[in-house]
Amino acid sequence: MTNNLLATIASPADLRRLSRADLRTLCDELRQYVLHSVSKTGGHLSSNLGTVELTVALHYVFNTPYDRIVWDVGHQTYPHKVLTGRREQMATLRMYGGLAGFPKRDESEYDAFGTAHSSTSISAVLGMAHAAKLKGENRKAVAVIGDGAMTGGMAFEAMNNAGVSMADMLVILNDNDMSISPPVGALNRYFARLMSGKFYSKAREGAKSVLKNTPLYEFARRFEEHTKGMVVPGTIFEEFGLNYVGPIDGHDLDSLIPTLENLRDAKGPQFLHVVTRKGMGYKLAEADPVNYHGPGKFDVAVGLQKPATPPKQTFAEVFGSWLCDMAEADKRLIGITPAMCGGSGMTEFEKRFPERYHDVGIAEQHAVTFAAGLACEGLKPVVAIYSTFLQRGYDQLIHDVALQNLPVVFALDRAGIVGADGPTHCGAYDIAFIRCVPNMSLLTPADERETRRALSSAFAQEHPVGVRYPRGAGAGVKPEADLETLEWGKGEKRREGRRIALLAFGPLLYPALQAAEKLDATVVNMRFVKPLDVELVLEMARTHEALVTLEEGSIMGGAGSAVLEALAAAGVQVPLLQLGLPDRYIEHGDPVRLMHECGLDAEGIEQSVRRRFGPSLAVVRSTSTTAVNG
Ligand SMILES: Cc1ncc(C[n+]2csc(CCOP(=O)(O)OP(=O)(O)O)c2C)c(N)n1
Ligand SMILES: CC(=O)[C@@H](O)[C@H](O)COP(=O)(O)O
Ligand SMILES: [Mg+2]
Repeated sequence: MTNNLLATIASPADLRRLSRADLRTLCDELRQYVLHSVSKTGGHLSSNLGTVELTVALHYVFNTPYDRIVWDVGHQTYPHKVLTGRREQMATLRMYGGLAGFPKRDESEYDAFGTAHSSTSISAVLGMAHAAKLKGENRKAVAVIGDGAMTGGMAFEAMNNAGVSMADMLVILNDNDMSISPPVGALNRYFARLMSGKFYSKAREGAKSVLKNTPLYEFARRFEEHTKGMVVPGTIFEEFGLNYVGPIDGHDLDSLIPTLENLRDAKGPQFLHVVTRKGMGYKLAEADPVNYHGPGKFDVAVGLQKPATPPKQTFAEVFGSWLCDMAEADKRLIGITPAMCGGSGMTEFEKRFPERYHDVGIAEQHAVTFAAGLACEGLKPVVAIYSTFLQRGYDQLIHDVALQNLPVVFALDRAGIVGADGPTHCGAYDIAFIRCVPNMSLLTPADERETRRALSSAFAQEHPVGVRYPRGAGAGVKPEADLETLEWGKGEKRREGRRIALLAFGPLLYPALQAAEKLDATVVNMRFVKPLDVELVLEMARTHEALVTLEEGSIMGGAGSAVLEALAAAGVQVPLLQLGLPDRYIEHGDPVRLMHECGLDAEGIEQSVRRRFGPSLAVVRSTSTTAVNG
């Protein structure tokens, strides 16, 4: 398809000049552009194909960027980026120095609010609407939130506030009947009921509705048959005080544009329910929105293919296989995911242990406290959660789990640099925020085999334990099929050297071993951040001229700080270099490059050590303990 029309759109002002017929053509070109562009870069595909018409309609009706659009999660903003002057840059999407995969205020004035962690949009828009009122500005504020993101508690906290605020704002629920995985929970059923009561009856009459023959439509039809004669109550959103409109077909510009025009001029908080199809317009993605949620590069003509050689086993897969084996061995195990089944490696567990599998929706806070409740009753919950998303459940971790010393295992995936998703998803802080919590332990296994053992060790404890491991694959050390544990609280010496000891927490052990060859250094696999192997740390301090700590986490408050505290407590003075993530956000890009930039590959480790201790490593024992950030 040619991009004749799309190429003329430098900004939304250009599309506002188009006729309705041209807008339709623009949508077709835009959809193809996004599809082909993502096929070359990888990225969040299906959600973007589903929001093409909504994006065009919003920029057509609203006076952006003066009017604010806040995209919840923000993974569906590629059409928005293309229409707001970033078309050419789509070739750099999620690459180092290129376009971000999410909205970013410093990337474009059209990105009104930075998002990526879900369910924040309504709060942000309410704030913007209030600000506009106070400042006497007539700007509009719109939140676009998916049915998955709507399951997050923050969305309801915001509506609870918005409903009594009289703020002029619009919430658009983009209901595609999908989260990353199929949607879960009572709210999802409720949306289907709304479909059944209103939209379905309209779609049934309108023969050309694109939603006919969709699974949602079919569900609504069956639901309607089931509930014939029942009274459809006022919507929950009306009860919250928002004026509910919909559901309408989110691919039909003739429905979208007049409805948005009406709502734009309405007073008070408005709510529009829009129904779309995830993957719309690309048959393979429509049929398999889960695998096309965030694919890598692919050929549009053939779609996603199995790689010719099987890829290395990921840490998430190691976790998934351990979970099944441990569940087999211990009937008390319960697996919990806040809406990240596939990413967390739980697909097989869901199939084999459906009664012990819980996808609780995008509800990290609830996931943690739910686990606490289970643990109170003698069960053994394992919360599989990305490091970055546990930030949402931090109070629950302290107040509900750790304070009551409940045996919950936190399988912390995506700990450290994540690559293409960038700073919003970087697992930089878990070491710092977990190690200060009493009763908690935290393990940092170095490779696949040790991850499995660390999980078994965590599961064997009677107190809360986190096990952190990164995105993707590691050194490739094949795990044994057993459920052996590690010696609790003990690190291991992996290489003997002379003047300097490298204390590695996690997979940085491997680049540390490489660097040590050039530095003639001792290398220790610390394994535990908490309890820290203080005895081993003190031995290293006694027998070496200097120590270096390594962690894929924030230096501030991290594992190196734990070592420093242990040395100080013992009154031991030794020069200490802390290597880890610096006090800045790590941007998106190739993880290998990012690790290099942070000085966390073998070369960087060697250079930092030489820089700190001199080219000849002639360490002079200082009179005080000093910490030096890498
Ligand atoms: C707090 C938080 N938890 C989990 C995620 C991971 N996540 C990203 S998109 C998504 C599903 C969102 O579903 P929905 O809002 O319906 O959007 P759709 O993908 O269907 O367009 C999830 C779980 C996240 N971004 N933020
Ligand atoms: C938008 C979002 O939060 C998820 O889709 C995330 O990008 C998934 O990350 P992984 O690819 O690491 O599972
Ligand atoms: Mg959805």
